[in-house]
Amino acid sequence: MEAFQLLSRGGLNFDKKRFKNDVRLFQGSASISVDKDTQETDGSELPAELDFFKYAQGGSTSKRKAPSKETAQSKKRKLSPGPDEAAAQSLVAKQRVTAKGSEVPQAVETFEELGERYGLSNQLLSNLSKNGFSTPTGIQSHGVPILLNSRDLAAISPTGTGKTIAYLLPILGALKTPNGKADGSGVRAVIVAPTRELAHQIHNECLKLAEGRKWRIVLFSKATASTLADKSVRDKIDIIISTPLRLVVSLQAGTLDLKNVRHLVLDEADRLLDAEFLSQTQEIVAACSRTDIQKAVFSATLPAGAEKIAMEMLHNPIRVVVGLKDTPLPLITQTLTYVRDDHSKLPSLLQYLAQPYNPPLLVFTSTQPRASSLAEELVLNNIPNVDCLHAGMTKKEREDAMSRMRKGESWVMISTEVMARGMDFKGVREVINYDFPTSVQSYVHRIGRTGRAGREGKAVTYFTDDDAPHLKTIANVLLQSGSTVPEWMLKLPKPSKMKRKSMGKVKRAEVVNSARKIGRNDAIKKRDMVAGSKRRAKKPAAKDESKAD
Ligand SMILES: Nc1ncnc2c1ncn2[C@@H]1O[C@H](COP(=O)(O)OP(=O)(O)OP(=O)(O)O)[C@@H](O)[C@H]1O
Repeated sequence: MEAFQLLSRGGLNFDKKRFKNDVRLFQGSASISVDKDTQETDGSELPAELDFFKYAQGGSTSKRKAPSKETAQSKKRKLSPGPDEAAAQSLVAKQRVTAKGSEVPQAVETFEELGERYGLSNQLLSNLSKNGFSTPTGIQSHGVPILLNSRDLAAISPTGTGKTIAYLLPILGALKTPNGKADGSGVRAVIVAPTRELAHQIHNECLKLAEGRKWRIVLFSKATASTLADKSVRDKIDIIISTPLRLVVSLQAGTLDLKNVRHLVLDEADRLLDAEFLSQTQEIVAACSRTDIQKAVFSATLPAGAEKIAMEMLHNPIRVVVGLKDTPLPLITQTLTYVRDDHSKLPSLLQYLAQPYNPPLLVFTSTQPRASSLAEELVLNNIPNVDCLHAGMTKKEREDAMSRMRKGESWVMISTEVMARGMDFKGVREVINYDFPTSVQSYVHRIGRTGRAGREGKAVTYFTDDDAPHLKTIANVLLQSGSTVPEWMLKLPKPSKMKRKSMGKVKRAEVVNSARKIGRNDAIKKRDMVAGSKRRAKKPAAKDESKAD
């Protein structure tokens, strides 16, 4: 990690001349899969599908030059849909939706219908259109009316299909006026997400949707938690967005109460209801003690066990499933690539990165040390703009890495499960599972970082001999979502229930290049010897000092 930090601090500097082909690639002009007619840029602009700058807090697209004249190309663009329009069409295209429950409210076709039927304010509707949301996606069409009818909801919709707006919109619609003017006092809505990064992203989305109204929307952190310890401040808060632990710490310290909460959303619900988070989630649910509280759970995946817990938590819920449960969108082209063993993965990845690829690229490893080690190896192999993000890094390091990713400064982001869920970087076109995922759910969420908002994506998963027993499970996911799978993979035996639990959990070295370990061990030995002899040399001097005292 040290070498990596040293080389990449503040984003890696690289020689733009030397990597001019890569620069062109990043700017869209050398991309092999993009229609040239729709990709013309003036060099200062990023192509629309890479334009995730606007999602950075405080970021804005307005500073970038607007094309002054209507060119032949831009005229042509109006005739045939460009990549963004095509993506939007594909995002809102009719998907199979099943809604089960009693008295299911009718879905809406347009956002305007929400205004007519539920009195959703013009301000909210105009904020939707300002953010480019002109037509509701499947989960928005069905989920928003359900929530606006004060019903509990279990929503399962594929990655990148707009679940965030599906719960934020009805919450803001139902809250109507900012706290203080409304009845009662205290926090009125809580949104829980499993990672800090995701909570931050939801907060940003919420601020954009709430623009123009003085709702108090708080991203719960150590600092905001201490401000909110003051009840008079807390009483004015409308919405809190938080990770579970942060809420639990404040609840246990008695510096937060959730007795006035009317809307509770669990985003990435199956993660929040798994063994690691369950007790914290239950504590939060129990603290939201209003009898008329509305609860909703959202995820792209909801395995049977988690669904059972969720359904027991909800009151007379409606269950909405968009597409096929636990299945990625067909927009993502998926492949399974054989690499003989763990040591063969690095050369395979380096070879992959030597070909033209679509940055930014997300690479998933199984552990924090492996993520750091892989990032370090790529930097040492002169791969430009490598970044790393995992939960073992400090808050500042994580924030910096996120910011570089959002600004488009990271071309290759190495990460762990921490980035697998919910993170929305529209520009991510390729995902590589360097280490095999630990479950179907992990696979679906990881590859779901691409193919978002109706765009196309590509996912490559490396498998070794050790992963072979689990290959059929993932091959079935590929098949179900329309990717091609070699015949022999489908003929593999089905793993037993016991075996399935061990998916992706093979023992792997902490460093991805064990040759490096040899040199590193020698260096550590040498460093310890030098430190030891320095200590010994210092000892008599220290004694002398104490005598002088
Ligand atoms: N109605 C809409 N029209 C166009 N774009 C939309 C619409 N709703 C949401 N989006 C965009 O789609 C992208 C994905 O949305 P979001 O992050 O909410 O997906 P998600 O379903 O929560 O995915 P995940 O399961 O990975 O968390 C975002 O960039 C969002 O701005």
